[in-house]
Amino acid sequence: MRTNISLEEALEILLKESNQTEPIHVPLMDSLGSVLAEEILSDMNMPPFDKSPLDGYAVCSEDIKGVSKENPIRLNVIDFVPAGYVSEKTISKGQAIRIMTGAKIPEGADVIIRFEDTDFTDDSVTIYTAYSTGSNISKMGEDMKIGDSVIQEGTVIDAPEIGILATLGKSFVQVYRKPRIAILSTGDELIDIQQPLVDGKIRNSNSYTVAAQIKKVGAKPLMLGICDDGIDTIVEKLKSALGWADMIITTGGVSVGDCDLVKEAFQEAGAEMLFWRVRMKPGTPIAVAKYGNKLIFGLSGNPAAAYITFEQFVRPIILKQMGRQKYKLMEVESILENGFTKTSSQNRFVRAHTFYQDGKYYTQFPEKHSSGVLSSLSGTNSLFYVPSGTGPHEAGDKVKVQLLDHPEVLK
Ligand SMILES: Nc1nc2c(c(=O)[nH]1)N[C@H]1C(S)=C(S)[C@@H](COP(=O)(O)OP(=O)(O)OC[C@H]3O[C@@H](n4cnc5c(N)ncnc54)[C@H](O)[C@@H]3O)O[C@H]1N2
Ligand code: MOO
Repeated sequence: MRTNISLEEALEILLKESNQTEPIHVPLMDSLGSVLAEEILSDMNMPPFDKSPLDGYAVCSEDIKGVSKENPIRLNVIDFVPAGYVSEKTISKGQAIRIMTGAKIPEGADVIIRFEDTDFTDDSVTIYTAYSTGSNISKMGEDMKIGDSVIQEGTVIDAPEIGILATLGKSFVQVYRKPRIAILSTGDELIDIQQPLVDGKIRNSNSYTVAAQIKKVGAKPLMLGICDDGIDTIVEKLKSALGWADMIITTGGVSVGDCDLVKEAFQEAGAEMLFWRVRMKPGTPIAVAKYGNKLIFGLSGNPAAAYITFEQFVRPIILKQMGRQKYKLMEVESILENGFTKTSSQNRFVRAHTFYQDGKYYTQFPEKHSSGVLSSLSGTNSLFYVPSGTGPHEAGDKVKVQLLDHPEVLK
């Protein structure tokens, strides 16, 4: 088993060992956030007919040639066509049809003139300006044409894609399946969150934090609850989860203590160890095994360590499994608002809050940093990576930070 490996090596092993899930058909609204597993070709023109982009009058450009304020023309209004209806009349010389936005252009008309540029009564309209043929007409197929490739395979489905698919009448769409991820928190000290505290025990927060992280990435978490430090219990839980889960995440029991039996349990359940311990703080004792094509992550029990190792290693793997082509965290150059003066012999990820103001990113650190401290992760949205042997970093220094959230909404 490889041990004490670098961050890069760990990620390389994981990316090599992870497979994309299979394509499945899902109802349109369930596809939001998934990766499209098919190319979408338009089988229709959009709009499907020449339509009016304005409320006004459909006229023939020949009739209004040369008209002006001084020399207007009055046309007879022969029909009214709201959106969703089709006029059965054809416009002849001297005629107009009152038309609403979205309605099909009537036969014989080649210009639309908006209400504001006319004077009208119930049965006539006076026009004061000449327009060239085709003015104010949304042409059939101007948005999408039959045969156009409108969404590429590999696109992440967002609101606009949902709208395009709806336009094309696709109530089901083929996407890469969201992985099902089992979460098991190990430790004799753990109790369920509904339980009152008793001496020596703490509530299991990790299952919830990790489940939330999985949900944010877009996969499906399933909490297996808590499990004592007995190897048989852990193995039993792992074996049953391997039957249905695409990935298992455990927390706790991966260090060197007498009760740290998770690595042994992975192997006992039939999995092969890929590595144990990565040269980073927090989260050093991360252990990863594979069972067939399924990965089993053993994250540290320390809440902040579990959170940060998830972001570094689990998140990119889930994204890759879901068909994403971009799965690295975005890095930006940022100015430190307060210093981080600790020098470290280890590579270190420091939790931080980063915001964007007047064209620059700024980063602030909370007071508490220990890997056992969860509370100061609240309000953080970024990680400052401090390679071993570097620092101290003073206020005003320009550094690189990883953004954990959408960069557009930082402050
Ligand atoms: N002699 C050594 N001791 C330790 C070392 C070492 O190198 N030598 N490494 C330390 C480091 S670094 C870490 S990180 C921890 C990791 O230990 P484990 O992954 O085995 O985690 P546990 O000991 O089970 O738990 C650590 C800590 O977190 C609490 N915890 C556990 N599970 C949960 C949960 N589901 N929700 C909330 N909190 C949880 C647990 O009670 C412990 O306080 O090992 C160091 N020791
Ligand atoms: O590697 Mo541990 O998470 O620092 O305490």
